[in-house]
Amino acid sequence: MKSVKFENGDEMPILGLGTWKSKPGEVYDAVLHALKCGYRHIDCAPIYQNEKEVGKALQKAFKDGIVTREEIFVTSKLWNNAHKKDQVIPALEKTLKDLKLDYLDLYLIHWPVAQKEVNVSQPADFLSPKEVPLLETWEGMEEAFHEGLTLHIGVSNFNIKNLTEILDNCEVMPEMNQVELHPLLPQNDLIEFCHENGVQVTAYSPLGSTDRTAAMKKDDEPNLMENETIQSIAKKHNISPAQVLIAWAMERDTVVIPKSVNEGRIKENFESLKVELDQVDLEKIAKIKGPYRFVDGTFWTMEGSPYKLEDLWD
Ligand SMILES: NC(=O)C1=CN([C@@H]2O[C@H](COP(=O)(O)OP(=O)(O)OC[C@H]3O[C@@H](n4cnc5c(N)ncnc54)[C@H](OP(=O)(O)O)[C@@H]3O)[C@@H](O)[C@H]2O)C=CC1
Ligand SMILES: O=C1CO[C@H](CO)[C@@H](O)[C@@H]1O
Repeated sequence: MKSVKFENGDEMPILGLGTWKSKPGEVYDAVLHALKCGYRHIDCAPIYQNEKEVGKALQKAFKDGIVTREEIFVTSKLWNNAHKKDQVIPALEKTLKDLKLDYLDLYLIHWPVAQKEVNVSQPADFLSPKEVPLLETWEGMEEAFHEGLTLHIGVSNFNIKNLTEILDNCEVMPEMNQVELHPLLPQNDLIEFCHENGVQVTAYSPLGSTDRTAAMKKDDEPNLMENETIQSIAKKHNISPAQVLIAWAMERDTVVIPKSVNEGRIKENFESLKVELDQVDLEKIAKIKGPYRFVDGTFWTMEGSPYKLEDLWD
């Protein structure tokens, strides 16, 4: 499979399976089916509350000889409630226990936002950047890397300023920034900055994250897969709109992690690897009017929060 390369020559498969919103009862089959289809990369996080089921599916795949541990690439993420330096390794160990793995391929700081160690998915109980600086969390990530618990470390939802803070002061470089990317939010400057600094980029919500709960959506949210330009390019190549969006992400040398729990769509998305968009397609996509951010981060910036929206995004 096409891949992106890290500084040490390790490769990361350019296409992976997303698992946010994949229910525990569905994600087991989704992961197994994806691995049988040829996927070799799974994107996870403890906040998705399904890592135990992902772990069971991985065990089954190893047992049945579908893949070996070395053949797959598994990413997970440090949640906001474990940003203190001494909380990072225990959080990673819990994820490894749930995924039933000895090591991760990639571990990311999920958000540049710290919360107290309470039962979170609530946007509350924040710790300010003064109380827990990003660099403190990064030092915990470096420790996890040195202990061999993860082969690579990186960040997610980081803007250029946050990344610079780490890049200028770190001992081990962040090798990945996972951010929202699609034609309505191409983030060209951020990608250029990352690539110039040896940081690979992963595109999340590449299909427009249509299955988010109503509470997470604005009333006038656009539907990316129904976009006229995307639909016309799909028609021209006799492929689906989702395949256009996934191929577009890979064309830009960004890793892409579409989520699906549907067998047919998991296969369809995998087949995007064969799609070749031409220059005319790319120019048309570049003209799609944005920006629109689906996962907009407003939940971290409500009244009383030390985090402000203008500090979160470039
Ligand atoms: N780091 C971060 O902060 C974030 C990371 N992520 C990661 O990125 C992944 C992908 O993003 P996500 O927000 O889930 O959304 P996506 O943009 O991947 O969209 C998922 C939706 O698209 C549907 N879908 C999938 N394939 C097709 C297809 N071929 N045709 C039509 N519909 C399709 C899915 O339905 P169905 O399952 O029924 O097929 C689901 O409703 C996440 O799952 C997660 O792993 C996402 C958000 C934030
Ligand atoms: O990856 C993600 C999906 O789930 C979280 C919410 O529960 C988001 O905050 C995050 O960006």
